[in-house]
Amino acid sequence: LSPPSPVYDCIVVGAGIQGSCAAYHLAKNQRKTLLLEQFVLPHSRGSSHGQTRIIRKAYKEDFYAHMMEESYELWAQLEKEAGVQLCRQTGLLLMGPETGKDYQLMKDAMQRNKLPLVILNPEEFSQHIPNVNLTGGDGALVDTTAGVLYADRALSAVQRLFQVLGGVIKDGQKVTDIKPGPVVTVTTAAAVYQAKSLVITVGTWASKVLSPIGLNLPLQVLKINVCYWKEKVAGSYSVNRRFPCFIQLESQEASHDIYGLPSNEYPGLMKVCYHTGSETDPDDRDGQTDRSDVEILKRYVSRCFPGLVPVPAVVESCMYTVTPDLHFVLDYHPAHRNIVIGAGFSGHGFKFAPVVGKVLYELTMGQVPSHDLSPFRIGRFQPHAGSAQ
Ligand SMILES: Cc1cc2nc3c(=O)[nH]c(=O)nc-3n(C[C@H](O)[C@H](O)[C@H](O)COP(=O)(O)OP(=O)(O)OC[C@H]3O[C@@H](n4cnc5c(N)ncnc54)[C@H](O)[C@@H]3O)c2cc1C
Ligand SMILES: O=C(O)[C@@H]1CCCCN1
Repeated sequence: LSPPSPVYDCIVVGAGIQGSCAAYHLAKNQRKTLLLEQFVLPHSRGSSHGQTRIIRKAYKEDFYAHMMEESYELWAQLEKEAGVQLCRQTGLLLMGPETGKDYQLMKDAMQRNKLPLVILNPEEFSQHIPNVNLTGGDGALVDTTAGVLYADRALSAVQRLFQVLGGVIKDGQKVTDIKPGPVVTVTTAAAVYQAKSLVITVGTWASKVLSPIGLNLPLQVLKINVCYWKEKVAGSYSVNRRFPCFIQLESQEASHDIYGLPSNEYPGLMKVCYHTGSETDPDDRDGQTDRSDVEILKRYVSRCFPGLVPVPAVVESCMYTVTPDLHFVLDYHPAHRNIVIGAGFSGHGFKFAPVVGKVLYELTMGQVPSHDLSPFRIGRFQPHAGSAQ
């Protein structure tokens, strides 16, 4: 007979970047924590895989800019603890119609929050960034604090630190049943576990995990085609030359943003993607074969990035979990205060993970969270449900 499993202080379900960071904060605060993951780690079937993500403070909402102040500090601390470089400063080039709403809101917010930014007029732009064509009527500014986050490296570093702090990871164990109660019971094919509190950070699987425990959130799962484009002259858009990340707002070609990161993980290939995709079931991601976004990107790349071959050389897959307002879900389960949810990161959550992990930890402890979580409440979708504060 195997010995009974201990009652953990907390079980975290889902070992993507959000769950791993929550588990790290729990272990750092002496909580006996189990992190459960359905796949064998590392894997590329969710939202946290791949080499790179953008980190930036440029946001039109002040609450994100404020969270990023702390997030930068926590990333630096993680770098120190893990002894690996996780961020590389390149700057973020923001382009968009000068009179457009989004460009103005972003610029205003950066000025209001006194973030270091450089505004480039068209002459300065072609002088400093000769291999990008700025669209007539577009403004351009650079968030100089921004850069590249090494995503895969960050995920494994956080998981390693969690284990060093005494945390337990069990991968290849899909959670198939959750029984709420003062002690929560969690079942996988391999075992039954118990904990005083539960954190659910299951990415695109959120609806599948939450609806059996009575919570239906308006989440949409999108498959993103992650496209890499060959440099005509190798290295011309390279991170080594400090070519910046970029976001293009309201381009002629697209109804959603287009964004890119300098060539880095595949030398000679720059990542340029469309900030939306087609709806999919996370368990059948590869069954979604729509490539209409790639056609949009081809037209944009050929017009604005003349130094790239306008046909993607590599296409990989990733998924977004999108909320109606594109803001995250960070809250208690409305009926069970010892179940805490982190979901709906809407394609921009990686850079916040250390802060998200911290506030999810604070919620499990019943502490007042160190950031205002009102934009992230479940009650915004369900006006009569309870909420975090
Ligand atoms: C193409 C792309 C580009 C992006 N660019 C940026 C960017 O530039 N900057 C930025 O900040 N963010 C960016 N993001 C967003 C960011 O990557 C995500 O917000 C973040 O990775 C979400 O992490 P997560 O932990 O919520 O989800 P996931 O990484 O998917 O983790 C959830 C985990 O839960 C596991 N799981 C699910 N169900 C179960 C179950 N029943 N039992 C056990 N385990 C389960 C899954 O297998 C998975 O490992 C991008 C995302 C994509 C796809
Ligand atoms: O989170 C980010 O910074 C990027 C912006 C562009 C779209 C993908 N996510």
